[in-house]
Amino acid sequence: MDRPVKAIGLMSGTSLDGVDVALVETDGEDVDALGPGQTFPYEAADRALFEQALEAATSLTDRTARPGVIEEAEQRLTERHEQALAAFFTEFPEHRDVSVIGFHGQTVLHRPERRLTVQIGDGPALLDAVRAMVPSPGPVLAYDLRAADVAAGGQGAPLVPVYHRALARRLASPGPMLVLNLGGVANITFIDGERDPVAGDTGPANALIDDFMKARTGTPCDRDGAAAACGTVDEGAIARLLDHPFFAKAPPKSLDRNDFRAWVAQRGGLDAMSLEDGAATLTALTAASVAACLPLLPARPRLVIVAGGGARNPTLLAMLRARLGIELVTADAVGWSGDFLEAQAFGFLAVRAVRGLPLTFPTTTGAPRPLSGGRILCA
Ligand SMILES: Nc1ncnc2c1ncn2[C@@H]1O[C@H](COP(=O)(O)OP(=O)(O)OP(=O)(O)O)[C@@H](O)[C@H]1O
Ligand SMILES: CC(=O)N[C@H]1[C@@H]2OC[C@@H](O2)[C@@H](O)[C@@H]1O[C@H](C)C(=O)O
Repeated sequence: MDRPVKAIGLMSGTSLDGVDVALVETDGEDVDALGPGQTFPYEAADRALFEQALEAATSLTDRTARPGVIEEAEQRLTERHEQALAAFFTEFPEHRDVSVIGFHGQTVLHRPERRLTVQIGDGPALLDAVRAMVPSPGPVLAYDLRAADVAAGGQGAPLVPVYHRALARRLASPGPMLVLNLGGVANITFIDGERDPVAGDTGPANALIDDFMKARTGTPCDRDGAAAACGTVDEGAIARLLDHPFFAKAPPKSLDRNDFRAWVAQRGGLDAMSLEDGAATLTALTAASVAACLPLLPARPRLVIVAGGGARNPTLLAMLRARLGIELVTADAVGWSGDFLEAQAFGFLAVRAVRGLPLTFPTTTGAPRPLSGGRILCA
């Protein structure tokens, strides 16, 4: 087996909140050590530009095209990643000897049914900038990690499950368990020993809540679930919203950030609800859509480990506990990092990509066979 190397993962997720940078030491199979992580939040103007790029991307048919605002967004995003890495290396100069960098970029469109997934982020420009920050020869950079899977007919997401399985190996009793990531979109990984993990997106996590809060109050999220905690869930709305074919489909399955926007506008009845009831109902929708996935899994998990920004929302965690009826703990409680798990995963996935190991499996993305991927740039 190849020796472990230092890898840095860079993640900009669907919630558009910032760049996460995290370090792992790994051979691409096991995780030897978890290093530091840092978040570099986007400014409001960056976020507005990325939101415009998401809107503009809905009409893309070519994943390499960068018309108008999308090109501007790609340059800004790459610049923000360069700044994030520079700040990370200033804080942790001992990690300038990193061997591999995994650059996720920002998903602006995800339509796997049309074999189309678009992540903006200029790999060559980022690597050029990195070379000026580190001693020669500098790291290998892997990016565009979803493309090969989608081209082969897979969902192209989620990619993190193989990392979840590597982390699960470090736990005392891995048993059938579920890792639940609550970012903009929610995704799960069902792990049962060394079998290929079973995975998929389950529905919205925070994106709809964030959009609702922004429209009603101008704030970016329902901080600590405070509004939802004071509201009453409209169970009729939950039933109407769950009556969508996506929720009945067994994993693997994946979503675009904005897939349920129109559905909720049509069926949610949120306009007639108070701020608190609307927030409570959307928070319950996230919990209920995770619960709807349980009967579609190979077995009932004994433990749920929750990561992502939603793990900081106690109202959402309480609703999940009530609707799942399974012991639920946060990633931090088991010694993982809820905030940096995805960034670490992209460092781990980049090492796998460089070593030609599979990133995706028939059970995680519906790929026809285990597939590696990513574009690899050498220093
Ligand atoms: N204290 C908090 N209270 C409530 N919600 C929170 C809190 N902290 C973070 N969040 C939510 O978590 C979101 C960010 O989560 P995260 O960083 O995991 O998302 P992401 O990685 O961008 O998304 P994805 O995993 O879908 O790509 C925020 O948009 C916000 O809605
Ligand atoms: C297309 C895309 O970027 N999907 C993201 C998104 O955010 C969460 C969920 O939807 C997940 O499927 C995926 O990200 C994680 C990191 C993944 O691929 O595992």
